Amino acid sequence: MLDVATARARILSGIVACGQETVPLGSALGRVLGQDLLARRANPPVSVSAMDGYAARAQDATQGAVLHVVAEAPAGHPTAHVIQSGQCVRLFTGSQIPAGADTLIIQENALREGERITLTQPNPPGRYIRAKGQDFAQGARLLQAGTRLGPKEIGLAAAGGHAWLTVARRPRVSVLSTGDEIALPGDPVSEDGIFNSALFMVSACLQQAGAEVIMLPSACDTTESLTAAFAQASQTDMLVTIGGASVGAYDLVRQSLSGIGLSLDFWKVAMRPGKPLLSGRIGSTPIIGLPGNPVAALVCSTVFVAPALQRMMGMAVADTLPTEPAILGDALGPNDQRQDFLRATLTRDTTDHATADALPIATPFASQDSAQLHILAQSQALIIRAPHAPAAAAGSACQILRLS
Ligand SMILES: Nc1nc2c(c(=O)[nH]1)N[C@H]1C(S)=C(S)[C@@H](COP(=O)(O)OP(=O)(O)OC[C@H]3O[C@@H](n4cnc5c(N)ncnc54)[C@H](O)[C@@H]3O)O[C@H]1N2
Ligand code: MOO
Repeated sequence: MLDVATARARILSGIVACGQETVPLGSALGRVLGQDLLARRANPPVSVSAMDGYAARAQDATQGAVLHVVAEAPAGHPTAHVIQSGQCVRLFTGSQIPAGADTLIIQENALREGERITLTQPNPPGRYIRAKGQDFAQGARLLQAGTRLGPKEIGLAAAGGHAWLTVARRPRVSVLSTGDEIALPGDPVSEDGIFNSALFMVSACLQQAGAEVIMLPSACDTTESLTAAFAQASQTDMLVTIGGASVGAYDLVRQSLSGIGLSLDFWKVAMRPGKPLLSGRIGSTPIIGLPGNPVAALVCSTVFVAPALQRMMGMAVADTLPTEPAILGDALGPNDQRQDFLRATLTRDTTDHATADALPIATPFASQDSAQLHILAQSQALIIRAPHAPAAAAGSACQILRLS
C-alpha cells in the first residue's frame, strides 16, 4: 500500500492549472488571484490630514503661537492656498495638506477665536500627516498571484484602484455518491437506508476550497448505474466519487471506471481512515474515488482533494501536510502499518503554571470509527500518527492537522 505522502505527491503532481477569468471586485470574495496585482495609484494619492485640525508650518507651531486661519479645505475640496509664515488652513480628517504646510495641529490643541488660533502645545513637523504613498506607492505589488481573496485583500485591491480582478476559474468538480442504501436527507428512506451525509460534507469541503461543485444524483451499486452517472460528469475539471471503493462484491466504482477508460494511478493508501482511496484519470480529467465511510471521505477530501483543487487554482500548496505540534491529552497504543488520523479535541492548559505560548492539548476520542459523524463534528483536529509509531504517553509531543 502507498504511504500518505507519496499518494498526496502523486495526486498533486498531476494537477494542471484550470485557467482564468475576470470578475468584478464585488464578486471576488474567496477567489484566487490569477496574476500579481500592482497599485494603479499611490495610497494616499497625496499627503492628507490624519485628524481634524489646522495645517501649518511646523516652525511656526510653537506653544502660544497665534496663527491666522486663511482657508478651510474639507476632504475632497483641496485649497490652492500656499501657506505662508503665520498662517494655517482649517482641515478635516482626509483633507489634502496644502502646499507650504508640514504639520497638523489637532483642534484640541488650538484655541480658536474668529479667524485666529492660539496653540496650547508645540507641534512637530510631520505630526498627523499621512504622507503621499505612506500605505503604498503607485506600481507597488499589492498582492501576489495565487493569493486567496478575503475581505482584507479585496479592500487592498479597491484601494489600489482595481474594479475588476483576474482570478483563477473555479474548478468544476462533479461529486457522485454511490450505494443502494443512500437517500437524500428528507427523502423517504428504507429501514436500513442512511442519509447521504458524505455527499454534502465532501461537497462543502470542496466548495470551501474554492470549487464549484456539481452534486450528481446518487448512483446504485450496479455497473450500469455507475456508468450512466459517470457520463453526467463530462465537462468537469475533476470527478470525485464516494463509496464503492473497497473490496466488497458491490464495490464497483473502480471496475466501472475502468470500463470507461480509467487510467489508474493507485488504489489503497496506508491510512486510517481512508484506505480504499483511488486516484487516476480518464483522458485528462483527474478522478478521485473516496471511501464511503463518511469520516474517511472527509479526511481524504481534506488531505488530498482540497489541496489538489487549490493547486488547480494556482495557490501555493506545500507537498507536505500543514501539520502543527501539539501535546497528547491521552495515552495511545502502538500504531500498525497505516498512518492514523485520529479525531481529537483541542484545549489549552489553563493551570497556573501554563505559559502563554503553551501548545494545544489534543485529546483523541475513545471511538475512532469512520462512520461517526457526531464525534467528527466535535473534533477540532486530527492527530497524525506515523505508521508503526510506538506507544505514546499522555503529555508527549504529537502532530495535528486542524479541521475547519
Ligand atoms: N473486507 C474488507 N472490508 C472493508 C475494507 C477492507 O479492507 N476489507 N475496507 C474498509 C474501509 S477502510 C472502508 S473506508 C470501507 C469503504 O468502503 P467503500 O468505499 O466501498 O464504501 P461503501 O461500502 O460504499 O460504504 C461504506 C460505508 O459508508 C456508508 N456510506 C457510503 N456512502 C455514503 C454516503 N454518501 N453518505 C453516508 N454514508 C455513506 C455505507 O452505507 C457503508 O456503511 O470499506 C471497509 N470494508
Ligand atoms: O478508511 Mo476506512 O474508514 O479506514 O474504515
